[in-house]
Amino acid sequence: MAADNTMEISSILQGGYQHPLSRSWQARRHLTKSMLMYPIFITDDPDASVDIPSLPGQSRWGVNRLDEFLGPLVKKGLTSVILFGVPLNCVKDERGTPADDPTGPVILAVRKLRALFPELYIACDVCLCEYTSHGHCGLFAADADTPGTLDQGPSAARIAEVALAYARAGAHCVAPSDMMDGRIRAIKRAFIDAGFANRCTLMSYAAKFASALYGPFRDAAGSAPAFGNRKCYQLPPQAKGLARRAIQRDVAEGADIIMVKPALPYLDVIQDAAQLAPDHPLACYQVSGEYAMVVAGARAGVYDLRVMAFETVESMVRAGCTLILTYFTPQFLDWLSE
Ligand SMILES: NCc1[nH]cc(CCC(=O)O)c1CC(=O)O
Ligand SMILES: [Zn+2]
Ligand SMILES: [Zn+2]
Repeated sequence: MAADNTMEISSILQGGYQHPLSRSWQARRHLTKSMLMYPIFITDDPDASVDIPSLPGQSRWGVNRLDEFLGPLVKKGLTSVILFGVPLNCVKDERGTPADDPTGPVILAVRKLRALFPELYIACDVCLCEYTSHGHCGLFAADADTPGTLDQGPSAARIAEVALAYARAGAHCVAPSDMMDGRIRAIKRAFIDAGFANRCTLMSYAAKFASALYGPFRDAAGSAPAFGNRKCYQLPPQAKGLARRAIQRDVAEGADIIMVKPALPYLDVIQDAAQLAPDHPLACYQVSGEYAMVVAGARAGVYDLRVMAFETVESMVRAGCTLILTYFTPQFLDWLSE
């Protein structure tokens, strides 16, 4: 006789899926290697391989070291990277002139990676903050009444110039992270006019929030603003409506991929984006501070690193992402091979 006959048929839920395989069928979509894009830092010392203390396990690499750095990862199934330039020896100015210097680290790295790994998909972050003397992502209006006012039109035009230079160098994708209004339209226009609209994908950091989680990245890239903050161009964390509008605007302006950033604190925005742009690939960026947080928690004994890394990234997949930018990519390539 069963001990408990009061259980209703409709009460049984998870009990019906006791086998691990049947539990795995609960996922609508599974994390695969091709959903991972690895953010990498390229510096202008060609032989560099320098650890980044705030991002444990990550380094700044020179172009001559890319073969040894990425070769083993490509063998394990790495399909895409996104490049961030870390110029340490250049002269920064108001316009971010070094951003599209043909001898700068990003352009050299794109050419090198195309030659080394013909199958690897190469995206370039496009921004000015790593290259401007003031460390901001756009250009300032010289004649504005309020000092520190960004010049919208010229900023978007300059970003488009840099994006086109990366596309010409061979980037498969450009990803403007500056958050200047109108830059998606400006880049798309420039690509069409130069015959690059069918050669280079435009991934918009559409809903990028002014977050406390970018600290380790700014440290790694040397891109902290010299004064002020980025709150007037990145979205306020509470701004659900503005995020929805930014996603729709960037779709209308010609973005090929929509991104939400950071990822874990903004799963509702990812879900909104999946609903607003259901026919676009949807990316999210598990940013430097999210990565550092997961690593720090594991080191403090709060959880197992691998279990937590999967839980965070699978939450992003569940919310609707098809592409995840994450510093955990090398570890996932191992874990997904087991
Ligand atoms: N345009 C700068 C930029 N591009 C990517 C990141 C953050 C990435 C990360 O934290 O991993 C940032 C930081 C910022 O806006 O200050
Ligand atoms: Zn920037
Ligand atoms: Zn950026």
